[in-house]
Amino acid sequence: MKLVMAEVFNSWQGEGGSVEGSAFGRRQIFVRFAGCDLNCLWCDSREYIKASQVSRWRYEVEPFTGKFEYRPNPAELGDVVDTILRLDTGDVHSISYTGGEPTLQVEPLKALMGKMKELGFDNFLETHGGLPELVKEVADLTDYASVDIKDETAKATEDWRALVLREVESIRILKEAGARVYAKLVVTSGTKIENVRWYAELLKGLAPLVIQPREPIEISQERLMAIYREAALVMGRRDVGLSFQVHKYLHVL
Ligand SMILES: C[S@@+](CC[C@H](N)C(=O)[O-])C[C@H]1O[C@@H](n2cnc3c(N)ncnc32)[C@H](O)[C@@H]1O
Ligand SMILES: Nc1nc2[nH]cc(C(=O)O)c2c(=O)[nH]1
Ligand code: SF4
Ligand SMILES: [Mg+2]
Repeated sequence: MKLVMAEVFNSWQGEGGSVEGSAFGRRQIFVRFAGCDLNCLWCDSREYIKASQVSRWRYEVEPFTGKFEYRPNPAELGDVVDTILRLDTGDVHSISYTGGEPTLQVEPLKALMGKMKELGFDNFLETHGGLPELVKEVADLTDYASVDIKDETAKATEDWRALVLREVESIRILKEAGARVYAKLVVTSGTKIENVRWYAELLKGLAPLVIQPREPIEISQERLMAIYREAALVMGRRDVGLSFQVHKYLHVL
């Protein structure tokens, strides 16, 4: 089975803060899929959005060195499995499937997640959640999931409200399948409090929320705390936290 890969590397999970379901600070092998159907203004993985332009994928030669070698796309699933196993340092908490949008290549994603489970690893799915029918296909294989709620200011797609509702539906599906799930909202200085209230109402009683400032950070601390407070007032104080992209400050992958 073939898939369009972007990169495979070993690092620690730099996002997710301290809410339930987060794997922040856990060592993971990151499997980044090429291709995405959204177009977030601030996407830090822009070079991988158009799958057809990702002619080769890269993999770390030695774990946690940032030294890469390249292979042509599409990748062979067996090669990706071998690459993951070569990067296993024995202390890996879970395998992170990210992108791009991993659920777009649902058949190879499912096969890969199944294989990694068979080999004794936990699966951590990083998704925009906009395609609940695809999320459903891998829900039973997912141990942890970080599902983005795309703020209006991300300008990810035309019908932003419909996207948010689909993302919440994905969270519901993952929860019902028994996964540990949290929602991640990337915020900017333009994020509206009324929108935050709406996301919080949708998530209340369903999954905790982390609020992650867009990098590079431009939002003021005051604004960030106003967003936090609004979400916590709706969802309850236990179910809201902040998340920062710590890997970017530590200059690791
Ligand atoms: C590159 S995305 C890939 C997974 C999936 N497409 C998604 O958006 O959830 C991985 C994570 O990085 C976050 N992210 C990307 N660019 C960012 C930025 N400039 N600042 C903060 N978070 C960012 C996304 O919101 C998402 O949670
Ligand atoms: N260290 C590290 N943590 C991450 N958490 C989410 C990431 C992603 O791009 O999906 C990511 C990433 O690219 N690196
Ligand atoms: S959904 Fe994820 S990969 Fe796609 S553009 Fe947005 S942040 Fe980037
Ligand atoms: Mg990233």
